[in-house]
Amino acid sequence: MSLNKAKYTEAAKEFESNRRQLAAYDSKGHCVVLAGPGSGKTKVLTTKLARMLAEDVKTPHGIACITYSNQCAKELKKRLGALLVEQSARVFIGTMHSFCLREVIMPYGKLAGLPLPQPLKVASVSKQHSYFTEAFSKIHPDENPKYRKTAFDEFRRIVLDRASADWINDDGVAPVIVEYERLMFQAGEIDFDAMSLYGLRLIQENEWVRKALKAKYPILAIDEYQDLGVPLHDMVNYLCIEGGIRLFAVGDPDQSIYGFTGARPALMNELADVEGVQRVRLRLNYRSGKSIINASTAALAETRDFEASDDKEGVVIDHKCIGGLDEQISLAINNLVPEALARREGRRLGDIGVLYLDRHGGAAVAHAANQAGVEYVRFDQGNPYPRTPATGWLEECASWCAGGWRDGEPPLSNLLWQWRSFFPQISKETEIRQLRRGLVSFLYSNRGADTRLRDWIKTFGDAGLFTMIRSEPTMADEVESIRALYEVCKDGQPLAGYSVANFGGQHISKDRLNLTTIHSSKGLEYDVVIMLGLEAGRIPRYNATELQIKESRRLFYVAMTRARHEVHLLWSGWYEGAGGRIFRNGRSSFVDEVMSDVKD
Ligand SMILES: Nc1ncnc2c1ncn2[C@@H]1O[C@H](COP(=O)(O)OP(=O)(O)OP(=O)(O)O)[C@@H](O)[C@H]1O
Repeated sequence: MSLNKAKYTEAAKEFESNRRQLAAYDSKGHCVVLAGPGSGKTKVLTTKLARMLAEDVKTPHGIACITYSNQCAKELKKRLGALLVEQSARVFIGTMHSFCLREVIMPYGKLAGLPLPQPLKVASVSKQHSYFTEAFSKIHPDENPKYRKTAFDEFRRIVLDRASADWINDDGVAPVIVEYERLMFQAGEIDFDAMSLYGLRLIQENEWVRKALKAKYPILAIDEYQDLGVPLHDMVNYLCIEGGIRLFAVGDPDQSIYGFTGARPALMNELADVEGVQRVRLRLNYRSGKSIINASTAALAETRDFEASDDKEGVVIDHKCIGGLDEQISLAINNLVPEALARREGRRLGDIGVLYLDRHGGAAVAHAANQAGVEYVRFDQGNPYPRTPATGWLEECASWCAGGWRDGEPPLSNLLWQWRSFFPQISKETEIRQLRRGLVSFLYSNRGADTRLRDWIKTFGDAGLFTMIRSEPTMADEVESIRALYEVCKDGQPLAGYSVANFGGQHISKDRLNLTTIHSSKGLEYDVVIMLGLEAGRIPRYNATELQIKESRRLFYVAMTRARHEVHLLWSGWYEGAGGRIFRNGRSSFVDEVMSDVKD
């Protein structure tokens, strides 16, 4: 038996005590796994992927696995790495955008006559904002574009048929979208949403594209299906339900928290109801204690039949802090964290997550952690540098240089594969060899944990590697993220004192407290979850619609269900709004509901 087969067979042994997990693992055709938090969706997906790659798909064919975000893709790669599945041309793991760009638009767009600029350049986030502002101001000169970007994005992601009445009758956003795309394409660029839309269009309109994709990837796997929205759902219909590519999808409609990006929780149930699709529902929660499962379901305000897989009880406690958010943060950092560490032997900072509503909350928590000398890793947009595939990959390179090279963690082959995947337009063997040589030489010559991060990144540039990234038109956003990283390493900036080891530690965070917005905590798990800022008016938001309240419930639910043993809910009954105005609406009604369940 190969080493890799031994690994996934070993991992699958745990499914023997759960017939539903086993059914998904043994499935032969389309399979959709709908399941609650901690039920082993990711475990089933990764183990099944390893098995399908070894048993069902022969080289050179492979499997494409699409997930919601770069962070989710990174987690999947990590878990597949543990099953000895190396990254290679046979495995695509990435977001919907990168699948559409790299696997559909770039190889087939020109052949299919798609009216896109060549070579294709990806518009950076700042460019996208400036095209939007210019387009909006042209169509609606008397309105402020600032508050309309969300509606613009949502409409563009949901109304895909531009011949439909919804599109034709809309004179608010639709003309702005047309103008925005004109400006962007005129500059020779494409953005993330256009990647999905054009990828879908190519698949929809060309049978030969569907056939070519099926030949390369006879299996399509999807993680976090509930968050992926209408374009992906349509794509799955064309490729799998109609086109015959085998589907393996996992997700949880109760964890759908990206309605503002066009996600629709009902789509997943719709998919599972399609004839010929095997629907598997997992009921056991392997993560959380009983009271956490029950209390989190109370926040959802729906009946669910999830059960704990063992006897652990778990605790849910609320803490009133009359002094506002600052007092909550102080209680969390100076009391709850050290007490949680002391309560269980072997517990480390990385086992605790502090969750807040937005990046402003994150900035305040990070400040308090700095003052208390607590090391942390931040997962939200407020991180000092953008978390993109390139900066994540640099963290892994740093981890390798700081000592990982000794025991192959992370494996050099994965670093090389990721590096190679940054250059989809390079296909000549000599150029690929040059790419690999450049990286290997940089990594080997820069082994050492104590080098200053700033110097290490400078050497990366001096070795010509940054120039290579800059020369790749699809990497414009990544170029910005690496520049931003370099900026924050300068004197007086947040990472000025960082060494290669510190930076590499962002990739493995066992001894750092996890700071994250609730949104970014998706898919993660901690022993202890500390939730801050749970005030009425903030969660759910003041004046929220019925749909928004439902999504806020799911957000609260996602946060609570990250915990294995303890959930701490912190509130003050008041909060400071924009412009320093104080709102005294009491604590979030979700805390009331949860705590009344705990007391019952
Ligand atoms: N059959 C099993 N036996 C023992 N442990 C299991 C089993 N299945 C899953 N687990 C463990 O349960 C935990 C949760 O699994 P996993 O992260 O795959 O769940 P999930 O459904 O993806 O969670 P979420 O949707 O909340 O992110 C993991 O620690 C995993 O190893």
